[in-house]
Amino acid sequence: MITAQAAGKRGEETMRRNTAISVDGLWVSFTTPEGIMHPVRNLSLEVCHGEILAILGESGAGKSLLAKTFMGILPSDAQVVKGEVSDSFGFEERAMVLQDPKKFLDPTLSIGKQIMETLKYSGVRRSQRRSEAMKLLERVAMDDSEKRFHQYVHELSGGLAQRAVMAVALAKKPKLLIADEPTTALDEKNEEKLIDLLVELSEETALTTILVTHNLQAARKAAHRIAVMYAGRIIEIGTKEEVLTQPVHPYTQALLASDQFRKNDKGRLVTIQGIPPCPMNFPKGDAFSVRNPDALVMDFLEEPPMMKVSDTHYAATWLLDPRCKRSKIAEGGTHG
Ligand SMILES: Nc1ncnc2c1ncn2[C@@H]1O[C@H](COP(=O)(O)OP(=O)(O)OP(=O)(O)O)[C@@H](O)[C@H]1O
Repeated sequence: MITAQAAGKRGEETMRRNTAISVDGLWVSFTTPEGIMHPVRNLSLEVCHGEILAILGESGAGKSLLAKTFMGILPSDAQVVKGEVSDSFGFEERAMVLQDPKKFLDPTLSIGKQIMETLKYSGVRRSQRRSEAMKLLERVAMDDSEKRFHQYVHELSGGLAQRAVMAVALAKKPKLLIADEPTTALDEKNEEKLIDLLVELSEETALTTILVTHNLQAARKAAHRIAVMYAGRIIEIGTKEEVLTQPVHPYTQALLASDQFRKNDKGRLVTIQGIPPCPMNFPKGDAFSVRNPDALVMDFLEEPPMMKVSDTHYAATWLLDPRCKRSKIAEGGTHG
């Protein structure tokens, strides 16, 4: 079990290492019959080798599109219209675990065969492939791995398929792992095991991991740093401790508060008031302002730039600008 303090130390160490991915002013757009939309907007980010970066945010924030940009697998109707993504990974050094695991498994091959095929391309000798495949199944917490080895995707539950995809992904011996909601179909025990595995891999093999998730517990346990996305932008980024214990952006605060509430009172589903904005029509200014009861006048007028909280902690909120007075917009006032 890793303590928060140890993980924090590890986070700082990790950040001192080399940059693995650099994103500079990235815009991703879709042309739809209704017009052009920009679900990822002017996004800049650096990820270090061996780091686990969790990307948190509600549905539609642009998390998956960002992750797909890292893999070079944007949908055919999406375009990078501005900005740059550079990284130090070859195509074969990347692996991705996507939200719908069953889509990514070959229905004509047993799980074991699929892992062994991947091991072949990773240069593992024929005589070692079976035992390595079994080890991988065990590592991804597949009980009864001998049975799973021979099963086909249609015989697996969502949770087992998710872990099978993870085993195939790890058979690639990747240096970069993009894990998009890898724990959604898992129960609490298996979620914990998978998260432990990500942490172990980051320590043992310096695997760089982008963990896209709605799941705050997963981010809390696994991540070195957390980036919070809202309306296509990163609105706060910092070490796990900074974001979780000293959140600055009102959206991050609301996200954490809603999660806290859910934990304390499991019977009630508490979410942030209002709905996330549509990328076709993001609100002017700070896109969260229309859902923020404490929004400043300035929030409705101009988009806040990323501002420094500490060397490792940044947030895009006018609350950090000394010129901005907290002048709450009058009830019923116009929302820019
Ligand atoms: N192929 C597409 N065509 C048009 N719009 C798309 C397409 N793919 C994604 N979008 C839109 O881009 C926005 C961001 O999508 P994305 O999948 O990145 O969100 P997300 O933060 O990962 O959400 P979720 O957690 O629900 O997966 C959404 O509004 C989505 O509707």
